[in-house]
Amino acid sequence: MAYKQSAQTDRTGFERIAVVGFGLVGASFAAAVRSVHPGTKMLAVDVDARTLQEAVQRGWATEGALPDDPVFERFVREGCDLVVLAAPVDAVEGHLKRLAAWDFCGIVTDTASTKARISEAAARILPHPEHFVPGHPMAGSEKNGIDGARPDLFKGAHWILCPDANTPAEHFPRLHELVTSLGARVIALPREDHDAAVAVVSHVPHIMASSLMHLASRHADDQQALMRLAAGGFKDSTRIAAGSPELWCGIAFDNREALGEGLAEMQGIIGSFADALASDDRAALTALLAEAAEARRALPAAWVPSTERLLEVRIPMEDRPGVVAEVTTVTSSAGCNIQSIEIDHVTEDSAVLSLVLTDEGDVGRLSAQLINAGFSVSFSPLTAKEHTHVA
Ligand SMILES: NC(=O)c1ccc[n+]([C@@H]2O[C@H](COP(=O)([O-])OP(=O)(O)OC[C@H]3O[C@@H](n4cnc5c(N)ncnc54)[C@H](O)[C@@H]3O)[C@@H](O)[C@H]2O)c1
Ligand SMILES: O=C(O)C(=O)CC1(C(=O)O)C=CC(O)C=C1
Repeated sequence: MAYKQSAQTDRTGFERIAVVGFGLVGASFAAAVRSVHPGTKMLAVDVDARTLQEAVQRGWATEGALPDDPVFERFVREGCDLVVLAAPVDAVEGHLKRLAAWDFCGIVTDTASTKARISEAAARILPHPEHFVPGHPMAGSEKNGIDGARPDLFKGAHWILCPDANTPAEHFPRLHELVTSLGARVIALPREDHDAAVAVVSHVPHIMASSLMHLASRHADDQQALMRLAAGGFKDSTRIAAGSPELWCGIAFDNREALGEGLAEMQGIIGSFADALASDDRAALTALLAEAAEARRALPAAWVPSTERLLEVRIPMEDRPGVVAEVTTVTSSAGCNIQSIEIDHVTEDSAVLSLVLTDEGDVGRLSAQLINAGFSVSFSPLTAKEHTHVA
């Protein structure tokens, strides 16, 4: 049974972490880990020597290594328990090959903005592909490199994790604990659903921001003062257009299908606005604007539960693989937020998956879906005080 291999691990996290690609995301992650868990040995791996120097000087890494430096191989072979691949999407495959050559048996995760190609590459290359749990923090900035990094980048952000049926049961709880300790909230998503979802909320918006800059830049050629007229609305809508063109080109091509579909849909939506204007249809234009305004106003500035009430969900783990992935993805799809997750080992052969949920989402739907999927579930209210794991 998958969950039997879970020797009682140190739930405070990982002792030796290698972060490969020490730029905005990798360095921010390392900085956050070192600030919350200062004892963590952190190896920074990057192609840029200045970045490595800076990483150690700032105390965000305990050591730095270029990818070909034997220090990297030694660190991985000598008890590294987590490798985080945070390089640009096109650079990740080479590092998977390195890890495979070194027969790395610890957990591997990543931060890439797309998941299909990287998951396929990990399945093809790694000798233990089940130890790869794809990840994607939904936070970032238009800045690049270690100079844009900050330890609080992930506070309040969502962090996608994509376990699947082969993921060993303890991997998700361990990564969940680490990521939530940095102030992020985990969303479990099937890796095959990831790229289409983020195309809509991240990749299409990036191209739209870029397109807005093109529109304004074209007109600014004739009207010198135009950019000085750009106020909050324009700036809010275009900040991300300043991001690295190389990074975004890699992301766009990696997700070309879903991005292409999203852009085609966007053209249709813009067309509806243009049609309403052309046909002098004020009611249609108002309706389009009203629908968007209602949806935007419902988007919270920060996702916080409305009360401090917590709900404990206990699910006996049957001898069936993939229970953790199945339960956590159903929970996230019902809009519920898992504050903590543990596997309680009742006997040598039996365990109970225990989730603590915050007061969010559709618990009725969650309960029905879990019962339909054949789980026997018990729910019990909990106060924050009773829940000792709350940070
Ligand atoms: N920028 C964002 O807002 C954002 C947000 C979430 C996830 N991501 C994803 O995280 C990853 C990193 O993005 P970023 O914004 O930190 O980029 P970045 O450009 O800030 O950092 C990338 C770092 O990787 C290094 N690098 C390049 N090639 C390398 C190689 N072969 N081996 C090791 N290091 C290498 C670079 O020197 C740089 O320090 C990407 O996959 C990106 O899609 C980005
Ligand atoms: O710049 C920001 O504020 C971001 O959140 C960056 C952002 C996004 O816009 O969706 C960019 C790429 C990702 O993979 C995740 C987050």
